[in-house]
Amino acid sequence: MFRITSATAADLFDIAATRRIEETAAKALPPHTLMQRAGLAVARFAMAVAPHARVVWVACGPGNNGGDGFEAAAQLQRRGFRTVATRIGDDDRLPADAQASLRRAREAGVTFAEAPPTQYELAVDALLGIGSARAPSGAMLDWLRRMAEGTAPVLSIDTPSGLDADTGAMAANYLQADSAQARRICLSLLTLKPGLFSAHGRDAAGEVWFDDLGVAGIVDSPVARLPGLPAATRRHHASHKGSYGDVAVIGGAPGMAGAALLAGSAALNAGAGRVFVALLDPGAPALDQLRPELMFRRPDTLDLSGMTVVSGCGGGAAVGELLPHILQTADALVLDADALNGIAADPALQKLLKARSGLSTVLTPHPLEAARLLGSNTGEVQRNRLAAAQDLAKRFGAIVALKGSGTVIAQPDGTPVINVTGNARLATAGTGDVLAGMVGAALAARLAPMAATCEAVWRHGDLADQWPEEIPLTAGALAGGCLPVAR
Ligand SMILES: NC(=O)C1=CN([C@@H]2O[C@H](COP(=O)(O)OP(=O)(O)OC[C@H]3O[C@@H](n4cnc5c(N)ncnc54)[C@H](O)[C@@H]3O)[C@@H](O)[C@H]2O)[C@@H](O)CC1
Ligand SMILES: Nc1ncnc2c1ncn2[C@@H]1O[C@H](COP(=O)(O)OP(=O)(O)O)[C@@H](O)[C@H]1O
Ligand SMILES: [K+]
Repeated sequence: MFRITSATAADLFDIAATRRIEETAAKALPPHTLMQRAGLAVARFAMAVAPHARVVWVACGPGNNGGDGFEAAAQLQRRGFRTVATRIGDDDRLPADAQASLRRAREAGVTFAEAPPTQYELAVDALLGIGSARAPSGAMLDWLRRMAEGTAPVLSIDTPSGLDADTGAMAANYLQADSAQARRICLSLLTLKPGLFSAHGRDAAGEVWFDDLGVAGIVDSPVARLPGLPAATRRHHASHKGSYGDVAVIGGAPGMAGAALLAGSAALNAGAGRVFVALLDPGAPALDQLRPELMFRRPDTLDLSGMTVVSGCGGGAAVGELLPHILQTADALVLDADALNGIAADPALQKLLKARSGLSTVLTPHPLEAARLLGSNTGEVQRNRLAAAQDLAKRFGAIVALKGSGTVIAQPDGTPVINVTGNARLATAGTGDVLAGMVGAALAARLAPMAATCEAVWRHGDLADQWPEEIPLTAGALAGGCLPVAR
């Protein structure tokens, strides 16, 4: 059993693969073994989370997730914790494994009650796991609300109930009810599921821990992976600014020059050898007094071959006119914001983007920009972020970083990555421009586009995670805090 952190590299498996793994594992073991292991793992974990609990409330559902709950309740009761179980569903409709565990819970002396205890020091959510099929309602919804509003920690077995383990989408009625008071911990069993790390998953799961129930050796195809720490790269003594590449930021239409400056500043701090800024506002000054290292050029005078171009930050409609030239000449390319909006609105630009296939191209849409590119809407993108990012990557032959909680980095072929650094302090204007600049610097340093994007997204989120509580996180300060890819 171990905790998932930003340093964890791990494969993520969807519900279908998890069921295959469970079936293979169960065949090789005596009946009910997996559920007994699951219950024991949960009970041990519960004791570590709340060692002084006088009452543990275990809410059990109608399937095998409920079975894990009965088993955990039996183990806790045997170890001297007063355990109160509430349950949904009829005895005779319980799966066989769960029926056996229910018997063991009764034999162990677990209290079965109609309503949750008024006082408890730990709640165990064993209502729904990977079999969640519809939005929780009735008593189940009521209990989930009580857990969320309570002061005791909530330990979810396998997945938080109501969360789609494949996508991280949460049942809408529960979302509205969730006042997010309680500390949350999730012990994922057998496999780690992608939904725990993206969309509503991070809020619903809280701290994620993993126990493989002793069946780590079964091979199946992951749907995504957690990247772990980026590799540490050293700067060679015998290197020079040319070794770290040129970045050209093209954007900053009238009134939006700041976006391009943020991207330029981030690229510089993230280690690019030289950074050029081409502002689309003809009246913009040709020097940034605070960052005299930035070199200002007119957009039409830049030779983009051999350069990494970051385009779109504060680009407005003006960037659209330059896009044919940029798409055809940039050596490596990061397309953000208005560059993406321009491409979404123009099939000819889409064709040019696809024609870059094979060159380094990274798209960094937020969900609305992704929806425009896909011709869908934000709700649809957020309901399945993995699928949306992969669809975009395949459609345009590019690396795609679909931003938001649990940024998904997808490639045309190969397993996507879900990034687990970052937090809602990044929800402030301009942080996306900073990311675009950081990706630009990583590409300019000649990292492969997938690795460059994963690394930049990881570092961008990590900066926010390490940000001191008492200092406001603004995009400008974030850009100033970037560290070079190679040091
Ligand atoms: N069978 C085993 O030996 C093992 C089972 N495991 C556990 O089993 C879980 C999967 O079990 P199941 O496939 O039975 O699925 P669940 O226990 O997640 O739920 C399935 C049941 O819930 C009902 N249901 C779905 N949505 C509902 C809703 N909104 N309101 C009310 N009822 C609803 C379904 O009709 C079905 O009866 C895993 O998440 C894990 O916790 C694992 O511990 C591994 C071992
Ligand atoms: N709640 C959140 N949790 C984690 N990361 C977030 C959250 N909100 C925003 N971010 C990150 O902040 C950045 C915002 O980018 P974007 O939406 O393009 O903003 P802007 O256009 O203002 O720069 C992205 O990297 C995104 O992943
Ligand atoms: K659960």
